[in-house]
Amino acid sequence: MGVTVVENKNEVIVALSKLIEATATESIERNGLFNIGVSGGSLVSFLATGLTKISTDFSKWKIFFCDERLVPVADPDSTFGVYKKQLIDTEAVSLKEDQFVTVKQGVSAAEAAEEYAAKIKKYIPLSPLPRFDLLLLGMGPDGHTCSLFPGHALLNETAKWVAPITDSPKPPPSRITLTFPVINAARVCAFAVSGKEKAEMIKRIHVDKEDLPATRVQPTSGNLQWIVDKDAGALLN
Ligand SMILES: O=C(O)[C@H](O)[C@@H](O)[C@H](O)[C@H](O)COP(=O)(O)O
Repeated sequence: MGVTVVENKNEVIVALSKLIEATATESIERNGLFNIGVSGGSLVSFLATGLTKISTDFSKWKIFFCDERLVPVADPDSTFGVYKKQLIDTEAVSLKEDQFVTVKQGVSAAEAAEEYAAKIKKYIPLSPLPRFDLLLLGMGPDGHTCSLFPGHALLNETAKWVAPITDSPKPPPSRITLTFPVINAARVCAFAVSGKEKAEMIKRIHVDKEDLPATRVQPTSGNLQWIVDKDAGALLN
């Protein structure tokens, strides 16, 4: 597993953007499309800056959510809502709303999860699990990734590709999330982490190798990249 430590948050964005550009180019050459999964949190602002600097055919991108909060799109907690504000139809990034595969709202978490799994089945090549070209993941200060939280039963979900969660310790409580079998089937999984408040958790994952949700991201035949800045990587050596 590669951990790349760069100088600061801007350099995290630069390194992440290069990885996205290279993966998109390779995927479009191979398959004519680029299937990418995105997370919420600090990643959105990294992408809002970083995607303006890459060279790619955005019309070939299909964008999925690694996890989503079950709130109306207009709610400030909606991850799609934040992407919509920051990335769709902006002057610098020509992504269109219909390139985002969104999560059905106004239904139970179980129904939303099932419906999203069906959408994934429709678009993503199966081998036999859906194989995303790239998943962009966040790591919370408690070591969670997607909406997979420490000690939660969903960490051991093996049957569902997309699971409902109604007791998320990070609000809002109702969400859906990709599960580990699908995450680890991806061609590339990447974490981009910045800030000293993440340093302790980066150490627990990479030095102590504690069994935390983010530690369990181990692509079975894909590539794993951690891009961290010096603040987040301060306790690595
Ligand atoms: O819905 C969410 O809460 C996010 O999608 C979540 O999975 C995020 O990636 C992590 O919480 C890290 O967030 P930060 O990068 O803001 O710490």
